[in-house]
Amino acid sequence: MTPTGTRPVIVEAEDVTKTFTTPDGRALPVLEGVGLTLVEGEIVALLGKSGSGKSTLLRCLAGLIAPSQGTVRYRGELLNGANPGVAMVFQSFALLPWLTVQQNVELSLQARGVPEEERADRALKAIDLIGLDGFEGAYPKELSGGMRQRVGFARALVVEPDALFMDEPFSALDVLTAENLRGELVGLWVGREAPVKAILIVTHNIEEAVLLADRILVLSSNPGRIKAELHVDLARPRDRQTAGFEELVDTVYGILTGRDEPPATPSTSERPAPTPTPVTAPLPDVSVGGMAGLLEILIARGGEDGLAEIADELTFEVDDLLPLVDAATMLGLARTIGPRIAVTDAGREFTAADILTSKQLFARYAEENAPLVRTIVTALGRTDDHTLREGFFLDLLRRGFSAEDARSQLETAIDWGRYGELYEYDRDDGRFTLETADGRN
Ligand SMILES: Nc1ncnc2c1ncn2[C@@H]1O[C@H](COP(=O)(O)OP(=O)(O)OP(=O)(O)O)[C@@H](O)[C@H]1O
Repeated sequence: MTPTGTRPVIVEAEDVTKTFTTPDGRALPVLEGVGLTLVEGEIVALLGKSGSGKSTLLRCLAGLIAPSQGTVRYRGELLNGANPGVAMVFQSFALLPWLTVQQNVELSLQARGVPEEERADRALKAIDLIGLDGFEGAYPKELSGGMRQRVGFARALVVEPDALFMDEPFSALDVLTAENLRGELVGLWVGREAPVKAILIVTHNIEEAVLLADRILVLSSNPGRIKAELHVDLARPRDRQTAGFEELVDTVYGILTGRDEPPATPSTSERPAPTPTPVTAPLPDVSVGGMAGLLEILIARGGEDGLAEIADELTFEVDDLLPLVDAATMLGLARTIGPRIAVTDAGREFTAADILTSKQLFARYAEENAPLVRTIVTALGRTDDHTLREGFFLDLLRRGFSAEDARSQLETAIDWGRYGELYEYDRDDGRFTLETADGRN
């Protein structure tokens, strides 16, 4: 994805593919054919669902890991190791607890070979810029989360990098602190006080992307490809309550969930949608109760409403609702129409039913529409005693997920399958057993 105009290019990725090897030697494709250009004067947001490969792409661009295929260039030069023009801010702050604020900030300069006599001066300036004046001698444990992340920013900015890379920098902070810090960052950027020429931020938060970025690149999942590019022309500082802002959030939401046409041509050829499998259509990490709650809220609102409106009223962000919406639509209990969501007839029937009927309905929808649940039911039906160890499913899942994500997929399938009384799961010996109530056994 390339921006329009002729501003100097800082970082350029071409056809980047990254495949990890899992501990048991399997290939895990995470990125495929990603092209991206970061030019001077812009803030770019990389947006995608959890596991879509955003952090992996950022780390490839920062030179922290090498792509399996494709190239990354900094100012035209092929990267061969850490990108010299980039400084990073991490979600976890990544401060050294035994060093003071100033020492933590100076460490970046030391790592870049800045002479000792220059370090203190530059560190103090960066600390001042980021609003930590007076805390130079404090240790990280004495600081709040917001202040620790300010140290994270100071440590990145002190080296005056060409590009500032941020990986979910606000997601470990409480809502208010995060909003303050975002505002201050925008202030520094607009006032040209931040000594950087471009910013790349990884986020799964749509509103954060619209609030900060000039361009939003939306990554698809499994594997991650850039599926859309949006230019954000709203004046800064941006107001979440304006119609323009909400409209853009809605548009991005539609693209992220794959139900709106992207406004830009994807950088790589999109393939026709294959039949969903447990790997290509992962189960959203939500409970049956959560889904039922969303349907009830929708029905109370006349059966259909805008995602942004529902989120607003519940004082959630749209992103918080995404997994619930994904799950309800996967099962056919709701459908999305652009940025709106509507209950389907199946969803109404499920919500109105008594507990026994709702379990039976859920079982049917899950078996028909949730690939992993279907796989488990089918596999259990193929064995003589209708039982299987969890290892069988975990092994299958690990062809497409990390060990942690495979476990989380299985846990969701356990929850859904149990609710629908499709199968039982014995945690003591990790064994699935097909339920007999419906005559399967
Ligand atoms: N070093 C690694 N070895 C094996 N698998 C990895 C490695 N790093 C990441 N992965 C896997 O690659 C996939 C993408 O991970 P990545 O962290 O890039 O996604 P993300 O979009 O940033 O997700 P999130 O928003 O949850 O942080 C995940 O399945 C993750 O488990």
